[in-house]
Amino acid sequence: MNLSRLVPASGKVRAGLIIAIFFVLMAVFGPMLTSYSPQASGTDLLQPPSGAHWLGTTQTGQDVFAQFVYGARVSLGVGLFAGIISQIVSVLVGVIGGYFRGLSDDLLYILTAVFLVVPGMPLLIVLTGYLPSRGMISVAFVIAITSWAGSARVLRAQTMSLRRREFVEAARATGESRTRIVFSEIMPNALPLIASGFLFSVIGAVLAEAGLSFLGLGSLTTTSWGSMLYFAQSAQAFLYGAWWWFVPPGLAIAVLGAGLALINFGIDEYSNPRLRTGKSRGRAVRTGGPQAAALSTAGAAAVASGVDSPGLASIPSEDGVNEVAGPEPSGSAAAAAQIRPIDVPGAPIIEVRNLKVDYPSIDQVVHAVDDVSITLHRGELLGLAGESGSGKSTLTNAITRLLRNPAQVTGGSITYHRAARARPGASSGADPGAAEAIDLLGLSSEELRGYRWDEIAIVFQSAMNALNAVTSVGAQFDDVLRVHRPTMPAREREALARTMLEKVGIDSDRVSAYPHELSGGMKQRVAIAIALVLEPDVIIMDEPTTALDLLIQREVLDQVMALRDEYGFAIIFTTHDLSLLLEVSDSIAVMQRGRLVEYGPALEVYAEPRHPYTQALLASLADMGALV
Ligand SMILES: Nc1ncnc2c1ncn2[C@@H]1O[C@H](COP(=O)(O)OP(=O)(O)OP(=O)(O)O)[C@@H](O)[C@H]1O
Repeated sequence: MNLSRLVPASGKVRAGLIIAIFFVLMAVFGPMLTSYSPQASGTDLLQPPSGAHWLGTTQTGQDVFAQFVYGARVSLGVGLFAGIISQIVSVLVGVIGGYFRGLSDDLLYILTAVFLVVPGMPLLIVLTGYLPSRGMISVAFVIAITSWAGSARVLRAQTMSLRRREFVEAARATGESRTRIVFSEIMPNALPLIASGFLFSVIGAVLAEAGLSFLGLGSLTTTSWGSMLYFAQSAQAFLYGAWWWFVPPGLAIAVLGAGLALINFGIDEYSNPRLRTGKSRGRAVRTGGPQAAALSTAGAAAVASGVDSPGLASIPSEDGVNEVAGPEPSGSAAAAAQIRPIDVPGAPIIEVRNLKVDYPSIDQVVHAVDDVSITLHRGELLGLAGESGSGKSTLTNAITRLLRNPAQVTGGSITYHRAARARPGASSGADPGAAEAIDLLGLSSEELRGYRWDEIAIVFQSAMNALNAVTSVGAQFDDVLRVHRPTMPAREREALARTMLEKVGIDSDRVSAYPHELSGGMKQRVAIAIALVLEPDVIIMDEPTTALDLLIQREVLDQVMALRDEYGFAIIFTTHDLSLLLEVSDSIAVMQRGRLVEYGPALEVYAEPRHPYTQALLASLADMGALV
């Protein structure tokens, strides 16, 4: 077994574990390092740290180091005991209530609400006041029963969400008992929440014990970090400058709390693999410094029609970690890229030059887009084809600057040629045909806001998920219009929404409908209408019809083509379906493992595919009878 795999990758988690282990070792072995009893008084009164008393002495001559290490046992013991009890109660109440529902859930929910409403510390003080004996176990118990409610509420919500998931339905269908479903299906999925709730309970309990002891409500015959603070405060240690008395316990509580909070990052990483990106984590924007900037300028200057700009060297990855781009292409993919000039009437609107986008993780780098150059012209429909994982979405996300962490643009440029007419405030004397070249990768977030949707709109892969389920269609048009046309009156916004709905073949009265009241095809049309509402120059369509049946797919596509004729926008259309692309596109770009393997006019690619991968794709389509 490789022990290094057990060491967490994140530095924060490692730091947290070191802190927690240090305090646990101190609590276990610390008392063996001192010959003093924590309660025994001596003759050296209020002495600063020395060889005889490592952390000095108290006003009655007690050894502070002995108190500190014995106190660690008590404080950590109370924290762990209260944390365990509190978490057991949270799990029982949250998971049982959330899974079984019904009367038991109602009663448990009311109980949880009561404990949540009553402020924790006052309740703790009142309950502790009624304790017959203030031993540490009874104090820990009171802390536990006043602190379970928050975590129980979160677990209940998580359980209610999990019980409707397919894997739980499947377990039910296979006849698993309810208890087994709770323990083997629900609980493992809720484990990160339970673990994180436990750590917070421990921190909360250590703090609560310190707070109670500091107020004189804890067990004052037992030494804990809280009781040390209480006695230091009573003896006015601060006024006497006896920092050695109150700093160690105060600092220990703070550092232990920070350590446990850092461990929580590890739990987040475990439950959310997106966070496991190690040192490579960074913003999804261009890296590469001056070299990339130089490329950007060179790329912007090269207004060629879809051919790689000669002389633009690719930028090597800077990470120095193992690099992968999937299995190294053999045979077909190793062949040279087949690039033909595109001959369409419009001027270039988006130029991607030698673009490289990587996804670094702890031990590898995925080259999702590797040295890709394409040009989209005004009014052109550029079809982007390729197998799953070939980098199509990464490429379109780079164009819309919607790359998610840990994506890094490591080279190349994306230039957008913005028409003068599209610029609000452009001088009336401006040449309407002139375009402004914008380095998309260099735009600030503020500049991006104006450019997205106004200039480039997006129709996402699944309109079912892209539309907000709880707001009406009209409100979703409003969301876009309020941001981009803030001065437009409400009545005009509604009229525009109605017009756009009619343009995509939906009755304008459906403006007040909610997404669940629409069919899949209608939802996709609504998404297209929302994308069109600001009359952008480019629409990115990422598999817009994949979820629809063939007949509806065809209707939606016909509608898109008709709208393109009316509005003249350019489209980048992404799909796995090469036969569909051949039918509708002006030009086609075929990607494989992040690289562009064939690019050219659709008819030429169809009639004379040059790259072995495209040839194989077309041959398989012909075999299936998908090509005419
Ligand atoms: N967030 C991410 N973290 C790490 N790797 C990623 C991430 N997103 C995508 N990738 C990797 O980048 C490569 C390209 O993925 P991308 O989603 O761009 O492909 P695609 O062609 O759009 O696939 P599909 O057609 O299935 O949507 C794949 O190898 C994928 O595993």
